[in-house]
Parts: sequence; structure tokens; C-alpha cells
Amino acid sequence: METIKSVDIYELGSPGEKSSPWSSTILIVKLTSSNGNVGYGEAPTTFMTLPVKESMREVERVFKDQNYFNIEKNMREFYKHSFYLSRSMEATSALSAFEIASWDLIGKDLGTPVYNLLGGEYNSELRAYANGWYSDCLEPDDFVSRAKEYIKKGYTAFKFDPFRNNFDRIGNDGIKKAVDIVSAMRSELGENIDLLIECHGRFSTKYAIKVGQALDEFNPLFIEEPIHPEMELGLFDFKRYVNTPVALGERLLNKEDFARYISQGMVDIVQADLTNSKGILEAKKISAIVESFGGLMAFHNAFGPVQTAATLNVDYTLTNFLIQESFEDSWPDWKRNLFSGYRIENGHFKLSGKPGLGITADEKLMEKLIYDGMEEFNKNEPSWVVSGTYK
Ligand SMILES: O=C(O)C(=O)C[C@H](O)[C@H](O)CO
Ligand SMILES: [Mg+2]
Repeated sequence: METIKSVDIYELGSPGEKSSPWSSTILIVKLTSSNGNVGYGEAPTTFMTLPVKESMREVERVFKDQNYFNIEKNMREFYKHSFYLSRSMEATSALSAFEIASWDLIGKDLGTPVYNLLGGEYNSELRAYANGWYSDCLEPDDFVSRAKEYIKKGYTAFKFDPFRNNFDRIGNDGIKKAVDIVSAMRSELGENIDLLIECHGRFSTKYAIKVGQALDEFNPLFIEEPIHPEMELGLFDFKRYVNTPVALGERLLNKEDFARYISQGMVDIVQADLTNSKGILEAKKISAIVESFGGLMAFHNAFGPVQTAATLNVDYTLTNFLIQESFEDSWPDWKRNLFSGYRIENGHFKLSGKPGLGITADEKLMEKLIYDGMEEFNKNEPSWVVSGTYK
């Protein structure tokens, strides 16, 4: 029986090369097996970097010396010890990293990609949508010209938050500015480009409805987190008055959370983030629950390369896959060069097919990028916005 012999936890970043504010550093766990194989996992950051990094030490106390094939047993064992897991983004994120790394080890031991262990390759091509592409874009022309650059790279879908620094409420002027941006994107880019509206959960219900109704005419593919996540009951009203499909999920922590939202018809397109919601096997369970209600999956993916690779391994196997988020083309070189093993070409993701997650680490670069600290704090711009757009 192979076991987890050693655990290394890395915070990696390069202060000189800016990345998305919420992911200016990344958290990686490296598990070394008793047979010498290594497995990588990733946890999210977003203004909780050091608490997650410390929580990973708690997870290590449960996972160390355990058989990493026993995913369900190791996860349940941690659940028994971590009293607040179901309400703690930090604990769940730390745990997700170890679960992902366990699957990397399992695939490498068996000499097969993780997706072959989850139902096999159902989707041979995974359509991507671009996010992170619109930094410093404020006016309609800024968005359109930047999007055209990404269309040249092959992207056919764009997610963006056109609401500048409106929060909780939004006035007619703010709604008009957002309509002008979305209208320009639609008229300049045409009907074959999908527009995905990101609200970042910034509105209270009444204002979310006003925004959703104003943008319905442009047929967005979805509208994401229209309402503050604590006000989930507002989604019933929102869906009564707005036609655009609702997408959310990056802030939900487990399959039971998703079961509540999808079974009550509060969401159409589920954006679980497997680094926030207990990893790969839970992602398959969430997808199955969503599928049983006719919902679609569009995994949230806003941090680093190990997250992307793990998410793609699940995407490959989904019968209800819709589209996959990508920040890759807005990443700084340090983040892009850390791991190899998947590519994004002509707006579509493709895995290498190598065993495990299918990725290989540049361990020399990892050592150079070791970092310790929280991401920079900008009191004028929340860390969750694409830089230069909260004005
Ligand atoms: O990628 C998305 O959907 C986002 O909402 C980006 C956010 O800033 C990020 O997820 C915060 O963790
Ligand atoms: Mg989002």
C-alpha cells in the first residue's frame, strides 16, 4: 500500500509581474508518495491566502502517512476533525488541494490520466471563455478593441463585469454605462460571440433585477452572481423577472450547497470551483446532481495552472459540460511557465493525456518563486475585480 510520505506547501508569486489581484500568488501542495511519485494540488487565495496556507497544515495532520487512494476515507476523516468545514472557505480550500494532489498521485501510480478514472473522455474539445482580458477597460470602445484582440487568438466567448464601482445599488447612469458596454460588444462582435455578464455578487435583489432586465435584450449566455451571496432567496424573484440564465457557484463549498440551489431552481448554470468545494470527486458528484435537474456545468477557474488541469480532467468526463473559464491569456509569464501539460488553442482547452492531472512542474522555477505574504491591499479597488475597472 502506497502512502503520503511527505507534504510540501508552497506559496508562489513574483511581485514584479502582476497577476489578477485576487490571485497575485498561488498556493500549491506537493505530496510525495512512498514510491517516490509526486502529486500536485492547488488552493485558492482571494484575500485569505495566509489563513488557507495555515489551514493546509491542519489537513496535513490528517492526510500524512495515509493511503492516497482512499479519497472518501481521508476526506471524511478531515470532515470529522474540522468542525466548521461546511462553513469555512479556508478549511475547504485547504482540503481541496490535498484531494486534487491525491488524484494526481493515483493517476501516476496507475499510469493513466485522472479523467480515465472518472468516466473517460466524453468531451474531446472544451470550449473556453476568456476572463481577465479587460483590465483598465472602462468605456465601450475599450472593451470592444480588447475583445477583438482575443478573437484573433480564437476566443468566441467573453466574461466581463461592466458595473465599474457600483455596489449594493446601481443608478440609471450606472445601468446605462453597463448597457452601452454590452450593447457595443454585441453590435460590434456579432451574434456568434457569447457574452457572459459577471456581477461578482455585488447587488441587492431589486437592483440586480433592474440590471438583468436591462441586459436581457443582448442575449447573454448567462448572468453570474447577480445578487449578494447571502441573499440567495432573492434569486427566486430575479428568475421571475429576468430571462437570462443565472450562473453561480464559486462561493459554494460542497455538494449539499449545490443540491439546495439546483433543486430549488435558483441556478441554471453551475460554476463550482473544485479548489473551493472539496476537489475532484466532489466535483463529479456536484455535476451529477446538476445533471439530474437538467443543469449545465461551467466550472469557475480563476487561480492557477494546477486548478485548470484538475478542472479540465473533470470537464472531459461531463455529459452536461457547457464552457470553461480561462484566465490563461492574461496570466504573467511566471504563472504560465510553472507547469506544462495542457494547452489552449483556438479558444479550446486540450490536456496532454499524460498520467495523473497530466501536468509537469518546473521545480527549479517553483523554488525561485517562493513567496510569503498576503496579496497587496488596495483600498480603492476590491481584490476580486479585474484591475483598473472599479472606478
Ligand atoms: O472568475 C470569476 O468568476 C470571478 O469572480 C473572479 C473573482 O475575482 C475571483 O473568483 C475571486 O476569487
Ligand atoms: Mg465570478
